[in-house]
Amino acid sequence: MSGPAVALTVAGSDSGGGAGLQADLHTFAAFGVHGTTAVTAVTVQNTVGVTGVHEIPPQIVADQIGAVVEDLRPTAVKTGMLASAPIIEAIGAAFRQHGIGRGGTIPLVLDPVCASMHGDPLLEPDALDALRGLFALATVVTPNLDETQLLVGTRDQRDAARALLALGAEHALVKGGHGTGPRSRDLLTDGVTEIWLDAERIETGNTHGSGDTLAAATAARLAGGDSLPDAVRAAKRYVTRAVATSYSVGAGHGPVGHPPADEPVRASAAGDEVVAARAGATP
Ligand SMILES: Nc1ncnc2c1ncn2[C@@H]1O[C@H](COP(=O)(O)OP(=O)(O)O)[C@@H](O)[C@H]1O
Ligand SMILES: Cc1ncc(COP(=O)(O)OP(=O)(O)O)c(N)n1
Repeated sequence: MSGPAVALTVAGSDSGGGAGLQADLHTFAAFGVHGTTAVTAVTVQNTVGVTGVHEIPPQIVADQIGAVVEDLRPTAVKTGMLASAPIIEAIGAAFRQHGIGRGGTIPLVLDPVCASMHGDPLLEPDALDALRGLFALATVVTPNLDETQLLVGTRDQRDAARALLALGAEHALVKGGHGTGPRSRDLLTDGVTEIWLDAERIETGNTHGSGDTLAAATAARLAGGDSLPDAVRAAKRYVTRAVATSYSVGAGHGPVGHPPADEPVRASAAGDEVVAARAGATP
């Protein structure tokens, strides 16, 4: 089989086009990866904030995942806004059924989105336990410090990573990027090895979609067969360029840019070969 690698994002729609599945699709395209979607919620959103959320029925979310996996055979999956506990439970069941995440053959990048950069909620408050329950499937979980505070009760990057791994994630990528220091330092660890991903902090208010872009770029590289640390390193280089090419649009926080990736995914790394190699089978 030839053609581009395929990745799936399970995420909400941002009508303003800066974050959510729109940012994920821009990112997949920048890496030369064919992007597919399972929509969890439609948000009424612009650069100023979120004024409405319409959730998709849980079974329809699960059916989108099944339809994509059975036909297009993604070789990596990313999650973003998951909205509610019933939706998360339906997604967990679909992931187990289709071999997505730990114990399966398709790696899972889990971005535990809880709120927008303006503080508007993107996850129902009673869904935190369900979200924590999904971590046991994650190849990597990618919270920012507001999310670690909510999910594991600390803003310390090392302590948070330890707690996330204890919940079952294979790797934790704890982002430190929202602070005010001169560097943007994220911690990637599997509990044995620590990798600090360090980049200059770019002075801009236009960082809408940065978290989605980092997670989607990781999924794009995984879809092409990268190891998890290599995928995260490439994604960090990409998101730094994305922030550097951010722009103003609308009255509020503008989006990051999505320039063509310096390290695109090779077309020949698609589908069957990647799955077979991960499963230890002869393609
Ligand atoms: N101003 C910035 N300059 C450089 N990198 C940034 C900047 N803001 C965020 N990042 C990086 O973007 C990625 C996403 O981080 P963050 O914005 O904290 O995620 P989220 O959108 O989930 O809150 C991280 O790697 C972070 O270090
Ligand atoms: C629909 C939707 N999904 C996710 C987000 C959050 O995007 P993210 O890149 O994690 O963070 P901010 O850009 O909000 O800092 C969203 N706003 N909408």
